[in-house]
Amino acid sequence: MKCGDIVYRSTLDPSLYNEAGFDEKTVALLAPVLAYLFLPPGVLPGAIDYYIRAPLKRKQTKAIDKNDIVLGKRLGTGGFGTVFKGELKEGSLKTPIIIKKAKEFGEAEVWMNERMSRVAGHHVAEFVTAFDESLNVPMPAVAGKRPAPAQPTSPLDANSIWLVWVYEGDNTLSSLMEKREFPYNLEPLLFGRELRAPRGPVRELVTIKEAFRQLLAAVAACHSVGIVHRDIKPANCIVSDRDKKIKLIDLGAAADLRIGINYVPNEYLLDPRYAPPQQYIMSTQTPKPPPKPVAAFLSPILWAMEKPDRFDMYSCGITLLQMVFTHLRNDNALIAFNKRLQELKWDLPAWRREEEAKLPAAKGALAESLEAGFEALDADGGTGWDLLLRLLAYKPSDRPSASEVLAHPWLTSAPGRTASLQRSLSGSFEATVSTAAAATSTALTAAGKSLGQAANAAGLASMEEAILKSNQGALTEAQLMEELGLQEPAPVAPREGSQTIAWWQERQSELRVRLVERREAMSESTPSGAAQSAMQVGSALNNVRGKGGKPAAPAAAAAAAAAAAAGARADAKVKIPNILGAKKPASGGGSNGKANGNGNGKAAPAKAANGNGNGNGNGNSSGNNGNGAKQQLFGGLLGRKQQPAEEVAEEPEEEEQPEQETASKKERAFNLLGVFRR
Ligand SMILES: Nc1ncnc2c1ncn2[C@@H]1O[C@H](COP(=O)(O)OP(=O)(O)OP(=O)(O)O)[C@@H](O)[C@H]1O
Repeated sequence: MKCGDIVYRSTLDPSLYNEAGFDEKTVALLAPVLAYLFLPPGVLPGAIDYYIRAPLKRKQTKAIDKNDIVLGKRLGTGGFGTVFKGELKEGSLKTPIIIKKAKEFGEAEVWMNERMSRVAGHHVAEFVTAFDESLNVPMPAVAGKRPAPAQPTSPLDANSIWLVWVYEGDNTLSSLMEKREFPYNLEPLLFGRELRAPRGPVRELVTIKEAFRQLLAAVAACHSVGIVHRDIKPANCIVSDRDKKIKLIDLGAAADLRIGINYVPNEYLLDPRYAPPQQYIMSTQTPKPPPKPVAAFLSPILWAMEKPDRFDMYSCGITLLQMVFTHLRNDNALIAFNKRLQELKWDLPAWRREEEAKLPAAKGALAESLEAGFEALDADGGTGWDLLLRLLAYKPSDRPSASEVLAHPWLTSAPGRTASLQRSLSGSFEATVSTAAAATSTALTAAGKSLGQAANAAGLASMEEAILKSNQGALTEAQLMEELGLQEPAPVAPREGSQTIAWWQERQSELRVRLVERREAMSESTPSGAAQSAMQVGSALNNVRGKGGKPAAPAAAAAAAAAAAAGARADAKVKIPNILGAKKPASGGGSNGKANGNGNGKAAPAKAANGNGNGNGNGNSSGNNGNGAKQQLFGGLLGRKQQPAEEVAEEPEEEEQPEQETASKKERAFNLLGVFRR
């Protein structure tokens, strides 16, 4: 087009050459489509996150395995794994971390953490990475020292996944609520210092509201990307020392409803103390998720109709109740409250009437807790009570969403306008003991009362603290079930094993390649270490081949060889979590195809590079055939440096080719999103 053309065209009516932008009809057509794509849980943002942000972020993730970690104190053993404190070693730098060796739900928890780590605002504990227990690429030798031996794998942990987070601090909302100074003990953690105001209900409300607001902000962040946490409770709210805010932890039970990860319609995973009456996040009639792209496209409809996020809102309501009523911080009292509420058909005003009727006769700590709690909720024009009523509504659709709660007057108003609030919300911690006792068994009542009296008389505060400790936070799942009259664990519907596995295997293959590269780089940067590492090659070859290996000269191959040996020692078995139905991925091919792609892409070009890719993928994930997998793994990893690998790498490659082809075709046919297979 020449200059004259432009002058000429610019004199025309825009409608004649259609350069006036979109016409009205197009806008009218496109606007609703666009709006739909942005409706919660966000189809379009989800696609951008999945296809662009996730791969970019994964590339930035540290490639580590257990050789980079020093395990420390065990913090606890939950139903799904064991949690440790520890350190991440990076040269001389040591970062405090938390490690969970997850036996169940590990993959799902990784998925949820990775997704949430891409949401702005740091609303969950900072996730570092995750890897299979079997991933074991030893560190190269350090100058003057012998090479570090590969970490042994305990048979008990053989199938676990290590999840690693940055250590956020010692306190959870639950551990703070157990203390008599609550909510004052939250002040330095949230505000960086103690508040300069006289102690009393107004000051306490400031902190309680702020804590609740932060919890709601975190819940809103999960919901904004289609994740329902399903285990919101004070014990899963870590108070971050680093960021001075409340963050969520323990996403193992969360469901990603954008595409249906970790969601089975008639399955419930819940802590009955905090779960809503329906127990499920959506109607059990909801069909199983369709193929992923369809599920993703339909997710706004499902979200709007079923309101799955309201499951978490009920749990937030119970958490608020515990923050306000001292006596309900006790497990037994909370269970008694839940039972009574059930008997009252979740009529919270009826519960209040009952409790208020008891007040004239009630004494001591229980009375204090009830009076202070109701007063706090009635302050600010009764907005607190209104909010609690809404959160604990029986029907999910009657509960507000997290963002609606954030805009609720109780959270937006200045706290404690009612000056008549005189009593302290924290009250006396005796309430916990005596009320819990009254609420449960006679024996416990007697014990609680006598202990309470003894404490009153003798001022044995430390003794009460001990009782409190034994009563709180220590309730095991078994006790809980006994309390609730359940004989067996809540039924968990079998899942389709391949759902998360393909994604996990692909992730593992990629991680293994990057880890070997990192170890190589480390050994190259320490020349004497490289020499010593090279010594490992012979034994690594022996381990893998079961015969005398060639001496391996290239130092950089040492780490890879060690990795091969380690990988082979792990028998290259596929990890199939029980919770996912222990169903092997059909032919193991889905992941093979993917692993090849990754491996090839990352490895050195040339023949041996194929071996590399295959080796990684199969060795790590197929588990079809122990020996074959070992050979591929060996061939694959060593193939990176070509010399020792070629003869070994090529054989299995030819054998596996047709299966891999079929598998990757299958993968493509089954999985339009490219990762998940149903
Ligand atoms: N990032 C973190 N920083 C500091 N402490 C943490 C972190 N993550 C977890 N913890 C601590 O570890 C404990 C257990 O974590 P988590 O709840 O995730 O494990 P779990 O196996 O699901 O335990 P449970 O079954 O008791 O819920 C938490 O209560 C908390 O004290």
